[in-house]
Amino acid sequence: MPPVIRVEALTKAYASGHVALDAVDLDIREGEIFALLGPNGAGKTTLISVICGIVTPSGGRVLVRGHDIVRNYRQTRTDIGLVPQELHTDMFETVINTVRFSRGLFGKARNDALIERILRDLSLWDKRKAKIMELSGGMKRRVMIAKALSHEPRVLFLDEPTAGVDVELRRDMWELVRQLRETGVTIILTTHYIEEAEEMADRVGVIDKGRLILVEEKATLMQKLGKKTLTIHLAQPLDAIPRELDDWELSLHHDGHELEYLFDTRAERTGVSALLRTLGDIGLGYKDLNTRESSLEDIFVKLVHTPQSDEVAA
Ligand SMILES: Nc1ncnc2c1ncn2[C@@H]1O[C@H](COP(=O)(O)OP(=O)(O)OP(=O)(O)O)[C@@H](O)[C@H]1O
Repeated sequence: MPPVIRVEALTKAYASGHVALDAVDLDIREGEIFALLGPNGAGKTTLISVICGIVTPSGGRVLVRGHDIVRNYRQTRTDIGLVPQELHTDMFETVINTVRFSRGLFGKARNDALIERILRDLSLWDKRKAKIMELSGGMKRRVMIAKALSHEPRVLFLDEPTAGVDVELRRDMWELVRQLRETGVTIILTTHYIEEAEEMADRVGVIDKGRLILVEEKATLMQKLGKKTLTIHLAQPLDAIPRELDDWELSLHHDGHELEYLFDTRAERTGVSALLRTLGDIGLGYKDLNTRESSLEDIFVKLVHTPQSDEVAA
């Protein structure tokens, strides 16, 4: 199946000269949930904005269902629903009119049955006559999704859907996104919450300083880069890691009470037994040991903190 979105050598340099996207290549598969992860300023919003036709690219091209976003702007924009970070709408308008109006903007005929279904799916039907200003933050976010879905897009972009929302609302949002995918909509979300990608995505892309540094199936990513962390609960706290332990990748936590060792489970020698032996040799006692799998968070932190090869050269 051809990709629903194809991004080729996409570059964006803002007028300031800042290169926000640097030769990005990416294919989005029909029906997937793709999470684009990256720290602040990495280029996530810029990438979405280019695909949605809000920001003009400096180089490269983007195809949405085979159509070029610059040459076939109307067609490609119709295929896309965008849920931006903030709601830009008339606060005095009712929920139902806001959503109806959004559909109209795309030149689509009024369809009350569809709007009712969207509002019901998003638990907004009871609020349909409320003014936007009367809604809670969580409801406003759902109105943004309803607006984005009103013209029946094939691909939905969610720009940081759960930034600043509480845990419960975040879970509701995740559930909602899963339900949307069931309806056949392809979903691309940006986030800096690793947990969000870990929870929902089929594939994960990591962007840093305008470059897509990794795209991988979530499961493969976690397995491939799978490391384990050994936590050693020390009998006595340490001020610093003794030099005798320089050979291991260690870090101190909890006021020096815990020593953590990050090791590769696939390595021929994990170094665990040698480490424990050395601890004994230098007289460092411990009360307990435990290991845990690395989370996507550990992997991510490691990735974005690993200098790219050309930076090393520079
Ligand atoms: N209109 C603009 N003019 C100049 N520079 C811009 C413009 N918009 C964004 N940038 C810069 O481009 C870079 C990427 O910004 P972008 O908003 O795409 O990042 P992001 O990954 O979405 O960040 P965040 O997670 O904070 O939303 C940043 O350094 C930003 O300052």
